[in-house]
Amino acid sequence: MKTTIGLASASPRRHELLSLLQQPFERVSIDVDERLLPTEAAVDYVQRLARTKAEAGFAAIGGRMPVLGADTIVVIDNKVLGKPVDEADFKAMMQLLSDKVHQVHTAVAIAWQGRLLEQLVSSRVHFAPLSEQMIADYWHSGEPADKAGGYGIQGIGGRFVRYLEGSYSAVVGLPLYETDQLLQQLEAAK
Ligand SMILES: Cc1cn([C@H]2C[C@H](O)[C@@H](COP(=O)(O)OP(=O)(O)OP(=O)(O)O)O2)c(=O)[nH]c1=O
Repeated sequence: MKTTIGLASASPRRHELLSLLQQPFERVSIDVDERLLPTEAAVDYVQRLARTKAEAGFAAIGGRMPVLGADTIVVIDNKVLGKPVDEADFKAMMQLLSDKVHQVHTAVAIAWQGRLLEQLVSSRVHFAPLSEQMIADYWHSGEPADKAGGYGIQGIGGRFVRYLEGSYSAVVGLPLYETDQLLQQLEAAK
């Protein structure tokens, strides 16, 4: 029988993706500071957040079971795009992404008894040219608000993606192959 793990995530996408791995899990509530540190590189930032979420979750449940945390960021021209705070912020993001290639980094970490199992998955997403009308319509769909970079490849935002180099599930929020590998390492280590 597989070990039940904690999932330190409020993201419905991460819940669905972890379910696809047929992994028994329980949701763990955490509250972490997600701010980028001055001079911190994007890949260091996303990995630190995944690790911090996993460790905070492990502490929150008193170390009863391993806890998985993940984080996704969108990066273009060395700028990290988080979730849009308002429509103006969203429009600025879409103008940056329009007709360009950006990176999506997703980090996964599992904390268990002082140990950490970690993986970073980086993908490149080629965006179509976006008109002002397309951007305005997309904002009013309600989809962009809780998504890093302001779009969801798995939803309406999928129509903006011309080409993906990398992992689709990682862009959505949890890389299935790499997470499965981490869970197998965890089972072997227990
Ligand atoms: C780029 C992209 C992001 N996203 C989502 C994945 C993440 O849920 C979100 C990035 O924000 P995160 O801060 O990684 O995660 P979250 O706040 O939603 O959830 P939690 O910290 O509780 O685990 O953006 C998509 O759903 N589709 C996409 O194509």
